Amino acid sequence: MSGPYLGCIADDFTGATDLAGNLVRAGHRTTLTVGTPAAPAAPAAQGEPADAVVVALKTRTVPPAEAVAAALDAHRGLAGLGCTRYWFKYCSTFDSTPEGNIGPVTDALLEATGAPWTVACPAFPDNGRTVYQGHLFVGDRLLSESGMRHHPLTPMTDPDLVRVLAAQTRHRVGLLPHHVLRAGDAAVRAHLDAVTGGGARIVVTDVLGNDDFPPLVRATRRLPLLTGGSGLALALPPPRAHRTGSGPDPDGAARIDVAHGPGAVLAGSVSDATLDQTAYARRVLPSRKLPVASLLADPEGTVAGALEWARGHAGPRPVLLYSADDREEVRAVQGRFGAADAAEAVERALAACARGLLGSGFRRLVVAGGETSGAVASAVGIERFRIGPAIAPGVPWTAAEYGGRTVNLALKSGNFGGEDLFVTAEDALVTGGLHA
Ligand SMILES: Nc1ncnc2c1ncn2[C@@H]1O[C@H](COP(=O)(O)OP(=O)(O)O)[C@@H](O)[C@H]1O
Ligand SMILES: O=C(O)[C@@H](O)C(=O)COP(=O)(O)O
Repeated sequence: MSGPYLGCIADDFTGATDLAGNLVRAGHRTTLTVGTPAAPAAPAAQGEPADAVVVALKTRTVPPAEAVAAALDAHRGLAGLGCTRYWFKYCSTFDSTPEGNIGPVTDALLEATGAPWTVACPAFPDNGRTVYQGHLFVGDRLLSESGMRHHPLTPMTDPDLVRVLAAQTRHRVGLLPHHVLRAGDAAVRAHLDAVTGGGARIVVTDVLGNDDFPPLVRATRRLPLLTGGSGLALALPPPRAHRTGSGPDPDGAARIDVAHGPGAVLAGSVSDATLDQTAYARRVLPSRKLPVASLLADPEGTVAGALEWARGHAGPRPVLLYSADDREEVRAVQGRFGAADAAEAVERALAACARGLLGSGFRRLVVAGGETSGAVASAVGIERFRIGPAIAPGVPWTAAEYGGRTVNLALKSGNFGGEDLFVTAEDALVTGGLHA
């Protein structure tokens, strides 16, 4: 059995499912593991050997030294599985603190992989993330004017990625501007040679649409390390396409078992999209709020009450547990209790809710938020996910084993998905999964 060729290191769990989902869409047989994988190579869907392994870490907001150590550990594990190419996956909105961790982890992986240079390509046009002249846009707004400026842990207030990254890395940062990217492979090559010859080891890449990815894939095909969001994966051909000349097989790669039983939505993200989705779902689904003040005063009691309520409302529609109604409330809570303590209380509570729900027969969970998803997945102890059909761009359903049974989880990035996502998520599973 041949091993995987592509080893991916994702700095959060929603990002890991996002990347794995796009790799699957491009025809890669992909396995998602939590933390550093152990040999032998994990099988992907249908027991086939994986082309790609995605390792989910929870390192986006930890101190840089910790993020670097975890990424290097994952790299060693992936190298042990036989990977020959690597991908550091971070957020399409470049979520990071002024200290990092995108720069320090990229620096460390450049050394570990021996890559002469790499790209920084956060763009994900299917979700409205584009880069022009090195400036990141979310839809029609600059990053710094989008909801990301209010993020509770990684507020993004500078849209100039060359400047943001230069402050985090010890290497020079260059730019591949859009007019060069579209000027043909020779022009791209000449520009990259000039920029990297001048000392840049990380090149921020403009991307306005999915058509911009193929020239980028061609220009980077010899690099052992890529970094960025999941968009570029859509244009990355699977190794079998080289070996056999066959095209992508996204349907085959995306079939997972569907679990039957009640479902729940756990919303710990307070990003704009999630707040809209929560407001919409509250009008349709049974819902219950976990107020931060109660979680800090009586965490066990608040969680126990929510679980009892959820069991009492289990039915054909998922139940919704959520942590905030609107941004004003989050601001007030952070002012009163501190952002870090409030965040930790919510993460712990939703993780405990997930454990309690799965332990009492719930079989499908939609979890909103990257940090939240990391807390949930770690708490329930699931170590391996199979990737299934997508609910929305970047949000695949997954299947995993819990207590000897299949459960389905969708880890939704805070800002992904339409307003009705919590209400309609199960449709994608029912129509796109395998029914036992
Ligand atoms: N009401 C609230 N007040 C303060 N922080 C909150 C509240 N609700 C959730 N949080 C925290 O906000 C953070 C959101 O981050 P995350 O889960 O990564 O979402 P996103 O994917 O939108 O970035 C989490 O740490 C979560 O615990
Ligand atoms: O690239 C993206 O936008 C996502 O894959 C991602 O990383 C999401 O992070 P959260 O918004 O914190 O869920």
